[in-house]
Amino acid sequence: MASDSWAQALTRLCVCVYDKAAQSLLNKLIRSNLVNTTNQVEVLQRDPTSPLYSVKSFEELRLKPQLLQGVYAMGFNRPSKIQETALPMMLAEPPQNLIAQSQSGTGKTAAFVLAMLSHVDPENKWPQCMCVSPTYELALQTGKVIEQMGKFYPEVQLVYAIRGNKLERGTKLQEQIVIGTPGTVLDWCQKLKFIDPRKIKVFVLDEADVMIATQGHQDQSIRIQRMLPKTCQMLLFSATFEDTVWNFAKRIVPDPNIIKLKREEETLDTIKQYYVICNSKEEKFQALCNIYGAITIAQAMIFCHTRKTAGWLAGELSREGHQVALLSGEMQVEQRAAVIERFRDGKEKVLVTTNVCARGIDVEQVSVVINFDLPVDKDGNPDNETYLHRIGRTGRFGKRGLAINMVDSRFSMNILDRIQEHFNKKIEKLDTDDLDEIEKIAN
Ligand SMILES: Nc1ncnc2c1ncn2[C@@H]1O[C@H](COP(=O)(O)OP(=O)(O)OP(=O)(O)O)[C@@H](O)[C@H]1O
Repeated sequence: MASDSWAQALTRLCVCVYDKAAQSLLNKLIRSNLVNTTNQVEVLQRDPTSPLYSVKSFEELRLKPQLLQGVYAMGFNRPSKIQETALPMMLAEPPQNLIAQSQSGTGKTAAFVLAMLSHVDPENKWPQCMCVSPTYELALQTGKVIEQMGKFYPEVQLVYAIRGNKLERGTKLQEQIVIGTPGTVLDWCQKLKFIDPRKIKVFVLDEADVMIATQGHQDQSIRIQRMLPKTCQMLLFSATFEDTVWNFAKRIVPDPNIIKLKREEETLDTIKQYYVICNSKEEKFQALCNIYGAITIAQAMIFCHTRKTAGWLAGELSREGHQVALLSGEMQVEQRAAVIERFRDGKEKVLVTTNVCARGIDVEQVSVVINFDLPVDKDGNPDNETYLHRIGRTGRFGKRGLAINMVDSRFSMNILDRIQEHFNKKIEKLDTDDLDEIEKIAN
């Protein structure tokens, strides 16, 4: 029995770790722009008496012309919120250490890539900048950004320290930038000696929150950091900043400057919420058809509790002539990204998904969210946070959103009541047999 529950706990842990890295990768794959934010950055300087520099243009940074060209070729016109303060700190002389936290998509990767490329001396044919990422796939994504931004700077070369990249014993790397996962980077420095860690000038630890969720990565990262010279610039990035991440960050980055960008608050204020009473999933489907018959819905996201329901519903909707995209648990991250991309491009108008699949992804233009099943946690209690996250995405940046909840039992009615109570916001009843009533909600 004991070993059984231990195995179960381990499986849960693996799923959770995979989930974090997978979510992060998914966001990178589907993101083509900066995330819109109106929040201010919070800056804590190591030396509070020194003036705080922030830049409004890339020119002000006095970048090498090849790099400025690379930045513009990527379509960046001006630094993002986090880049405005992070870049001057990272490019300062003498180099400054930095811990930066901001949600995914706010320009962290682009910032540290620019810092690494700026600090490289292309004449020196040995590793000078090192970046560790939690997974092979995430390392590849960062590598791609380095390649894009360094497109006009071909003297600077990049090597991937990832499992599977086997080099001959005795190799001395000539590439100036190393990007990899902690285990392989550690081996390349310590056991195989492909890299001389004492020559590293910039050390980046990316996705610290994902990193510490993986067994062993924390220790390996600290061991790498211990081999670097005192003068090496240490930079750490994270999307979230709970205590565990903070404690780890302090061990990796001595005397840090700290930059934080608050997450955009999700709110239910601009969203009209309704519920519909049904008796079965077939009735819920009929109610959905009635809604579609009465109002024009540009794009909708429909959330189901299980993969099975999501698959069934997607099939029924397709038969009704809707163009449906289905996000399903068994899909690879790349497949999920492709589905989301098609939906974002408007190729499909309805996205049916389970909550697990959709966690953490942003599709901003959705105007209608339908909870085909209400979100509950594993103990059967209302999952308020998920509710807010699902619904909160519809009414962003001043747009008005519409949320419709399907109730099919006393149990789900109770969940709905508790959600209502939690947010202290009324969810109105909607009769989907009454076309006039449905039409009204669209106004
Ligand atoms: N200054 C900028 N102007 C315009 N676009 C930018 C700028 N900086 C970054 N981007 C783009 O915005 C998107 C998000 O940037 P980036 O990947 O650097 O963010 P991030 O905070 O590292 O997020 P993640 O951790 O999810 O990768 C990318 O498509 C990137 O090319």
